[in-house]
Amino acid sequence: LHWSTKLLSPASLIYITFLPNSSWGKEMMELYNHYNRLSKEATEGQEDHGEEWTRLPSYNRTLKYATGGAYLSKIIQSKARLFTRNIRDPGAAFEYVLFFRQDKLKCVCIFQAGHLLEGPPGHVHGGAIATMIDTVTGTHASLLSAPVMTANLNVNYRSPIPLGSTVLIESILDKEDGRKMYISCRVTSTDGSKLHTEATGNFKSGKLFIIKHYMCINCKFYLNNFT
Ligand SMILES: CCCCCCCCCCCCCCCC(=O)SCCNC(=O)CCNC(=O)[C@H](O)C(C)(C)COP(=O)(O)OP(=O)(O)OC[C@H]1O[C@@H](n2cnc3c(N)ncnc32)[C@H](O)[C@@H]1OP(=O)(O)O
Repeated sequence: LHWSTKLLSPASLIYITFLPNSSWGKEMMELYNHYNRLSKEATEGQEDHGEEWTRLPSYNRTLKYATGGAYLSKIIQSKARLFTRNIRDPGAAFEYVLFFRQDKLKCVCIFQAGHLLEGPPGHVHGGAIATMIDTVTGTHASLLSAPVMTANLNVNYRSPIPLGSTVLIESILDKEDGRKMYISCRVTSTDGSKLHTEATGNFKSGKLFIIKHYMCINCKFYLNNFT
C-alpha cells in the first residue's frame, strides 16, 4: 500500500483508489516515481531538494465525508462515486495522481488518458479534458481554503491530446479574494514542450455541504484548513 493510506482505518480503504495500477505506462510511472520520491522524502524529513511535494490521497467518493445526496436513496448514496474514479477497468478512462507543493501553492497532476475518453478520432474528448482541469483546479482550491464549487471555468484548447498519452496538468493560485479563489492551469506534454490546453477558473468556498470527516487525514494542509 502507498504510505498515505497507512494512516487510514481499514474501513476507509475501500474509498481509496489504489495507485499505481498495471495500466500505467512508462512515462506515467517515471513521473509518479519522481514526485512520489520527493513527497516521501519531504514527509520523512530526508534530503532537502527544495521541492516539498505532498501526494494527495486518491479518494473515489465524498459522501462518506460530507453531507449531500439528498435526492438519492441511502443505498444509491453508498454507490455514488467521483466522476473521474467511477470506471473500474484499469487504464480505460481517467488515470491520474495529484501532488501539492505547499511553499509555492501549486498542484501537479499526472494524467494518462484512456481509450474510453475518445472525442475526435484517436484523441481525448474536450469534455474529458475540462473534467480533469476542473478536478485539479477544484481540488487545488479546496486545499487552499475549504471545499469549493466551481463558479467559472474558461478553457482554451491549443493542441489535441492523443488517447493513451500521458500529460501534465499544472495549476497555480493567481489570486485569493475572500472566499473566492482564482486558479490557472496548463496542460502540457510531460517534457513541457507542447501546450495542449490552458484554463482559468474561479472557485467559491461555500456552505453547501458540511464536512463529516477529514478527507485527507494524512495531509497537514487539509487538516489545518478543516480543523
Ligand atoms: C468533501 C469535499 C472535500 C473536497 C476535497 C476534494 C476531493 C474531491 C475532488 C474533486 C474535485 C472536483 C471539483 C469539482 C468542482 C465542481 O465541478 S463543482 C460543480 C459545478 N459548479 C456548480 O455546480 C456551481 C453552481 N453555482 C453555484 O452553486 C453558485 O452560483 C456559486 C458558484 C456557489 C456562487 O454562489 P453564491 O456565492 O451564492 O453567489 P453570489 O453571492 O452571487 O456571488 C459570490 C461572488 O462570486 C462571484 N461569482 C458568482 N458566480 C460567478 C461566475 N459564474 N463567474 C464569476 N464570478 C462569479 C460573484 O460575482 C460574487 O463576487 P463578489 O460580488 O463577492 O465580488
